[in-house]
Amino acid sequence: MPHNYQSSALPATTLVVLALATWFLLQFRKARLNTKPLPPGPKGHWLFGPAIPKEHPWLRFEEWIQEYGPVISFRKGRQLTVIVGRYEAAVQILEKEGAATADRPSNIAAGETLSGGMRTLLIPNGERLRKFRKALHSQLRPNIAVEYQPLQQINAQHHMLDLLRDPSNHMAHSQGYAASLILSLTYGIAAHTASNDPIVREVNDSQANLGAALVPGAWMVDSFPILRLIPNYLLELRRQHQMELNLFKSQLQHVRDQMIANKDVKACFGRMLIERQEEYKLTDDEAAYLAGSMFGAGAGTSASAISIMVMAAATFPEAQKKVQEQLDSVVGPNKLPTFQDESILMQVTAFYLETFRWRPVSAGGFAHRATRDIVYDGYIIPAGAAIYGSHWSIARDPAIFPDPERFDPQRWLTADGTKIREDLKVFQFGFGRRVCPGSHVATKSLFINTALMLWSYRILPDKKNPLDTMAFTNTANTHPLPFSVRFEPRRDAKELEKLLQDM
Ligand code: HEM
Repeated sequence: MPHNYQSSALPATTLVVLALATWFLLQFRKARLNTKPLPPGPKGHWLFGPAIPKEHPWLRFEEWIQEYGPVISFRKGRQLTVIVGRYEAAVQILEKEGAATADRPSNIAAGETLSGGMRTLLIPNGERLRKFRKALHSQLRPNIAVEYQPLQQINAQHHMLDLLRDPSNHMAHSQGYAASLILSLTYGIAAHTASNDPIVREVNDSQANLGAALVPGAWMVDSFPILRLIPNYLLELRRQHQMELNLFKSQLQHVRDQMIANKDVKACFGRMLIERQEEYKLTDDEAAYLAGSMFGAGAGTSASAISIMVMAAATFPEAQKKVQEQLDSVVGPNKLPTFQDESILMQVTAFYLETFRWRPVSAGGFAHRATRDIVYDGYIIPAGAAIYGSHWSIARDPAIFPDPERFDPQRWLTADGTKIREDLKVFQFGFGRRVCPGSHVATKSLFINTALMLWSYRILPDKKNPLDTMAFTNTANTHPLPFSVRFEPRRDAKELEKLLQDM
C-alpha cells in the first residue's frame, strides 16, 4: 500500500512543480519583455505628444522614419502609437503577427459615434467583425469576383465613352465608373450611374464625413475619452450617423420591396444579405450598414486609384508609351483589350502596380491594435498599442524599391519581363487579417480601366494647368485634387466610339 500511495503522489507533486516552473518562466519572460525599450520616436509635449500635422501626416511620419528607424513610437495622452514604415517590419509585425494585430483601437469619434459601431473598417476584433467579414468574403473572394468581370468591362467601356464626349470632367467619370460598378454589386442597380446621381452624392458625402473624422488628431476624444462626457461635443457626429443609417436602410429596403413585389432583383450583396440575414445573425441595422459601408469603402477608393493612374500617365510619358507598345502588339488596333488579354498584358499590370506604390490611396494606413506584446528587432510593442502601417513610407523603402521616387513599372516584373514578381507586395490594400476584402474586385477595375484608357487615348499634360502630383485631399483615403490633363484619341474618334459602344 505505501508503495501505491507513493506512486500516485509523485505525479501530483510533479504537476505542482511543473505548474510553478511554468508560472516562473512566464513571469521571467514577461519581466524580460518589459525591460525591452519601446521603438524610438519623437518626444513632443508630455501630455499631447509630438505635433502631428493635420495636412498629410504620412509625410511627417516618413521624416521620422528616416530619423529614428523603420518602426517608431510616440504617446498622445495614454495612447501609445506605433508607426511601421518599412517593408520587412510590416511583414513581421502586421502580417506574421496578424492574429495579434487584427483588432482596431477604440475609435469613439468615427467608429462608435459616426458609424454606430457598425462600419466594418472600424469594428474591433470579435463576433460582429467575424460575421461581417464572412458575409463580405462570400461575395468578394477571388473565384466569385471573376463573375463581375463582364460588368467591369461594360462599365469601363462606358467610362471611355464618357471621356470621349467630355474629357475635361475625367475625375467625375472615374467616380461614375466606380459608383456604377459598386451599386450593381451591392444593390443590383444595373444602369450606368453618373457621379452626380443623388444616391452617389449622398454616399460620397457620408464618406467625406468619415474621412475627415478619421484624420489623426481630428477628434481629441480619441486621445482623451473623458471628453465624451461634454454635453453636445459629439452631437454633429451623431447627426451624421443618423443620416447615414437612414440612407443605408432606405437603400436596402428598396431591394427588399422589389423582392416582395416579385420584381426581378439581380443577384447582389443586398439580396444575399436579405435572404441569409438569419443565417448570418444580422439585425436590420447591421445588414443595412454592411451593404452601405461596402459601397462607401469600394467606390471612392477605386475612383481615386483610377485618377491616380491618369495622373501618372500624364506625368511619365515614357512609361505610358511602353504600355501602349505592348497593347498595340498584343491587342492590335481593331479590337478592345479585355480580361482575356490580362495574362499577357504584363505592362498594364506593372503600370498600375507602380501607381499604387507611387501615390497610395490609403497613404497613412488604418490603425490596428496589438492584443498582446510583440517583440520586433529588440523593441517591444506592448498590448494595447495602436499600430499604423504607413503605406506611403513602406512603398518608399529603399531596400525593397531602389530609387523609390523614380516611377518605374519595370520593378514589378521578373528579370525576363514576362511575369509579375510574386515576391513583392505593395500593401495598397492593408495588412494581415484586416486586409481589404475588396482587393480582388479593385485590382480588376484598375486592370481594365488602365488597359482600355491607354489603348484608347494618349494622356498628355495640360500645359496651361501644370499638374501638382502632391495635391491630394486631406482624408484617410486620399483623392487627387481636381487636375487637368488632355485625352488625345489614339484611333479615329468615330471608330473608337463604335468599338466602345459594342457591349
Ligand atoms: C483601390 C481601391 C481600394 C483600396 C486602395 C482599398 C484599401 C483598403 C485598406 C487600406 C483597408 C484597410 C486595411 C487595413 O486595415 O490594414 C481596406 C479595408 C476595407 N475595404 Fe478596401 N480598398 C479598395 C477597394 C475596396 C472595394 C472595391 C471594396 C468592396 C467592394 C472594399 C471594401 C473594404 C472593406 C469592407 C474594408 C474593411 C475591412 C476590415 O476592416 O476588416 N475596398 N481597404
